[in-house]
Amino acid sequence: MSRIVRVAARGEGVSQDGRHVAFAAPGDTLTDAGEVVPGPHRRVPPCRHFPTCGGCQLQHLDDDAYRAFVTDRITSALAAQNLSAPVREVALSPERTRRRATLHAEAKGGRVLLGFAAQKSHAIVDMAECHVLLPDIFALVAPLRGLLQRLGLKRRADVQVTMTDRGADVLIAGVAPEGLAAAEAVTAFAERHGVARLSFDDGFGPETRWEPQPVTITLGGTPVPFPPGGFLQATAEGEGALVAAVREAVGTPATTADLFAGLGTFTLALPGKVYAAEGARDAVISLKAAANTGQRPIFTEHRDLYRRPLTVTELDRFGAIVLDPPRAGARDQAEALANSRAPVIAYVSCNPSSFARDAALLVAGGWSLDWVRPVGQFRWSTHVELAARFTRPDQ
Ligand SMILES: C[S@@+](CC[C@H](N)C(=O)[O-])C[C@H]1O[C@@H](n2cnc3c(N)ncnc32)[C@H](O)[C@@H]1O
Repeated sequence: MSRIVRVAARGEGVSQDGRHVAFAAPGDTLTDAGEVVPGPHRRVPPCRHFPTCGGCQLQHLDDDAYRAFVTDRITSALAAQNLSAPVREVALSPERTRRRATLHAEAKGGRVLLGFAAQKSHAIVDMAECHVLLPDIFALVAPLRGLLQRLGLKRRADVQVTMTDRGADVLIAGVAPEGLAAAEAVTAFAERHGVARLSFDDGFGPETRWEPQPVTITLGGTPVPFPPGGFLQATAEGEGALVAAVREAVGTPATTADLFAGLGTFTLALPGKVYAAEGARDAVISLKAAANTGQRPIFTEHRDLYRRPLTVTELDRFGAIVLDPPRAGARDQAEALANSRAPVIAYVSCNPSSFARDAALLVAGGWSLDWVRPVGQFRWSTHVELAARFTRPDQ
């Protein structure tokens, strides 16, 4: 007999004697024959698609065990780099609050299947319910199936849905409406379901077929033109927790650099002057337009921060640095930051491992990791996010 003591990065339970068991929760008991006896942190998964659907890996955990998993992902990634830090309470997004998702579609046996991909597979789980998506996004699933059917879907398509100020922004890649009947089907679908924008990408970039009013997303109180399929933090609650952590971390500097700025989630929420660097041209154009309209002191730069990270001299001009890189992290930028004299860094990450690797570079350069705020905006998945503050004890 051995107790399940933690959940590993990929979601299996790990017993005291080191065995990995799928769908075991901390507190379960693993018998010598390999059977799992449920313990106090096991709960009945709410969704009929669990565990087939790849959208969730951990619906069998209660919230306490899920929060512990999120925290443990961060502390163990730090420990692997010989680092530790005070880890705050997890900001866990509620059920049914995910405001962006990419679903997959394919035609099979005369029907269109639409949903998330299955765990570790390309097969599509035809979504009949979902406990993570916003109800208004889920409500579009059946009508989208009908639309794809009418468009004569042949190959696999991806459907990206994002909730904006004006309603759902839908971007369909892999099929294009051809002919009058298809065009009419598109308009009828969009009108009937109150879609804010409907675009198609058949390999040559998004082409918008329906957008009665310009689509925006409000960030830091400023409406930002939202490019089709643009990046947004996964839930409004997650965005709120990350923004609050970043604001607390940086305080009130006169000038801040926001690196990997996207549409300006942090740029537009920061006080003082902000320099925003971002690699996606459409995001930079949107942020610049929003800053102009809102008369905000924001300077944008379209810059590839992997090829051309800010130099130490550039970094030293700012009173604070915010960075929020993609999953790969920002090794080269962290190397320059390690040698910079900027007073504070707020590092937002969607990958505890690359964060810990970059944190080790900063700590080796004399920075101290003051705290980490875990953010679970992909509820029940193994995807963990965080915001952290670094300061220089010698300053
Ligand atoms: C995790 S998102 C964060 C966006 C923004 N901070 C937010 O919270 O909405 C990462 C951003 O990095 C940008 N990015 C990816 N590779 C980049 C690169 N090489 N140089 C600059 N920006 C890049 C992406 O376009 C994306 O906007």
